Order: sequence, then C-alpha cells, then structure tokens
Amino acid sequence: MAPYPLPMASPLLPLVMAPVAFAAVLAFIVRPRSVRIPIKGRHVFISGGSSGIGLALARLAATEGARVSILARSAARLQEARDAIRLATGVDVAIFSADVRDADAVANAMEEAGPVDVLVCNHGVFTPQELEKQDLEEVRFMVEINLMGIFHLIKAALPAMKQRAKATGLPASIAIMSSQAGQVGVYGYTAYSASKFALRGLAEALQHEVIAHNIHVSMIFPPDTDTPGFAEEHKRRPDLTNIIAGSSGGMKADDVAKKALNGIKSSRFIVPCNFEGSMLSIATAGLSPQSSFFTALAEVLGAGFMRFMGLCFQWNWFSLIEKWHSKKKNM
Ligand SMILES: NC(=O)C1=CN([C@@H]2O[C@H](COP(=O)(O)OP(=O)(O)OC[C@H]3O[C@@H](n4cnc5c(N)ncnc54)[C@H](OP(=O)(O)O)[C@@H]3O)[C@@H](O)[C@H]2O)C=CC1
Ligand SMILES: CCCCCCCCCCCCCCCC(=O)[C@@H](N)CO
Repeated sequence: MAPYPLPMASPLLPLVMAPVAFAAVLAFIVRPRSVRIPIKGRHVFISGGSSGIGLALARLAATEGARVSILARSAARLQEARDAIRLATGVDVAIFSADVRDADAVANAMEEAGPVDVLVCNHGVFTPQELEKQDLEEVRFMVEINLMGIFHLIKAALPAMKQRAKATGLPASIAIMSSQAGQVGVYGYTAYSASKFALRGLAEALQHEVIAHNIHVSMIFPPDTDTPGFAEEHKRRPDLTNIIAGSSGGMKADDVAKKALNGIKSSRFIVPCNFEGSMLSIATAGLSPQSSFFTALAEVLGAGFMRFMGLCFQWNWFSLIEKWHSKKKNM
C-alpha cells in the first residue's frame, strides 16, 4: 500500500495544461529568436541626437559605456548637446552635421564615424495640420525627412554594420523611432502618420533581409513626449489632434529613452513606451515578427478583446469629432 493516497487526476488539469502547452508552442515558434544586444563598448549612432528623445538616448548610451555618435543639421545644437552630455556623463560624443535628406552627406558622415553596432534612426519632424490646409511642401518635408531620411541612414550604415557584426560575432541593431501616430491614424496627422506608418513596412521587410547577418530591427512607438520639438508642435496643433493624442498619457524624454534602449537591448521588434502603448501594440500586432513568447501569448489571447477596445476608442474619437464640429457651428 502506498503511504499516501495517490492524487486524483483533477478534471481541471486539462484546463491548466492547455494554456501551458500553448505557451510552449509559442515559445518554440516565435521568430526571430530573442538575443541580448550589448551596449557597453559598442558604437551607437543616433540621428537627431542633438535634441529631445535622441539627446536623452545619447546620454543614456554614454552612461552605459557606449561610444556614441550623433547626427543632426544644426552644428550649434550638436555642440550644445556634446557639452551637455560631457557635463552629465564625462563622456565625449562624436558629432556630425548633415541633413538626412542628403544621401551623400549622410554617407560621408557615416564613413567618418566608422562601423556602427547600434543604429538609432530617431530624427523626425512633425508639423500637424488638416491635409486640406497643409501645403504640399510641408507634406513633402515630413515624408522626405521621416521616411527617405531613414532609407539614407540605413543604406549608408548597413555594409559596415554587417562586416562588423560578423567580425565581432555580436548581434547588431537597427532601431527606428516611429510614434503611436504610426500605429493609428490621428486627426491632423495625415502626412506625419503616413510617414510613420511607412516605416513599419520598411522595418518588417528589412528584418527579413538582415537577420542572417545577426542584425535585429526594433521599432519604437512613443506617445506625446516632452521635447523641444513637441513644444514647437504644440503651438500649432489642431484642437482635435490635442484631444485625440491625449488618449495616451504623455511622457518625459528620459523615460522614452529608457524604454527604447531596453527594447533595443532585448531585441524586441515592437517597443511600446507606456500602458496605452502596450494595448495599442497588441491591438495592431498584425503580422509583425515577435521574439517574446510572453507578448505573443498576450497578442493571441488578447486579439479579440483588444479589437473591441480599439473600436471603443474609435467610437469615442468620432463622437469627439462630431461634438467639436457641432460646437463650432453653434459659435
Ligand atoms: N516628442 C513627441 O511627442 C514624439 C516624438 N516622436 C518621434 O521621436 C523622434 C524625436 O522627436 P523629438 O525628440 O520630439 O524631436 P526634436 O524636434 O526635439 O529633435 C529632433 C532631432 O532631429 C534632428 N533633425 C530634424 N530634421 C533633421 C534632418 N533633416 N536631418 C538631420 N537631423 C534632423 C534635429 O536636429 P536639427 O533640427 O538640428 O537637424 C533634432 O536633433 C521623431 O522621429 C519624432 O517623430 C514620436 C512620438 C512622440
Ligand atoms: C486598443 C486600445 C488602444 C488604446 C490607446 C490609443 C491611444 C492612441 C493615441 C495616439 C497618440 C498619438 C501621439 C503622437 C505623438 C507624436 O508623434 C507627436 N507628438 C509628434 O511627435
């Protein structure tokens, strides 16, 4: 006789085992495989590193022992950024003055900077306005900087990045700064949202192309963030853009930089920055690569519910738009 009674097979057992088995399946299939991307001692190149989120990222990477290069147009602002980072960290960053719209200038800067391990395509411009009122020049300005500028950077950095990743045996990263307005279209952002949505197609396709070279692509999706660029934007942003963007809580540049760097280090393809961003990322997971089986599980189990939540948000936004118009008519 056994000293203890054998446990009865609980009827709940399959209920518990099913999700565990499913999680195991996801852990087996998620691609690309998650890796750790080291920052210390590596060359981190940040476009738009002279201001806001890019500057916060440059400071953070310098603190963590990276060799940092930053690129932007204004040489004066680059100098200021270098001084500020030296004061805060004791580290000197390399500065490169170039307009990302100029492919040759970007290639020259990249050549001078030397092979990159972590390329952060962060620069961006945003001048919100209803499409009907916005000059085509301004639309072109946003598309050329936010989209074409990213192509120029990646094309310039990729050959040496591949060689370097091979020589060092360490995984490399290409990170792209999108926006929550690159996950959902927002009133006043026709040009901006278009430029940011486009980056997702770029990033998904690029990840297929560079994975064999041990290069991991990350996309970062911040909400409204307190930066010099945002202060300028806020002066002219349409009321409805303010109201809808307010659905997601604002952040400080340093906190976005932390989320971004953590996402890059753990080779996540989609990097949300706040709680609303995590929901938005599950709701818009689409066919993006996913290296975390845990997030994959949340995406699969949350899909239906998050679609419902998304519809509720749209219901709210369309009601606000309707109210805003009827208020204007009565004024
Ligand atoms: N702040 C926010 O609310 C949010 C921002 N984002 C995104 O984060 C990124 C950074 O934004 P943020 O920190 O607010 O922006 P800032 O305006 O504060 O800084 C932008 C940086 O990009 C550089 N830059 C702009 N145009 C060019 C160009 N043509 N060539 C080279 N460099 C250029 C600027 O330098 P210079 O002008 O001297 O060239 C500056 O260093 C952007 O991609 C933005 O779309 C996403 C979500 C929210
Ligand atoms: C399923 C549930 C989803 C819930 C959350 C939805 C919230 C969406 C809000 C969109 C905010 C867009 C901010 C853009 C900021 C930006 O890029 C500009 N400041 C320019 O830099």
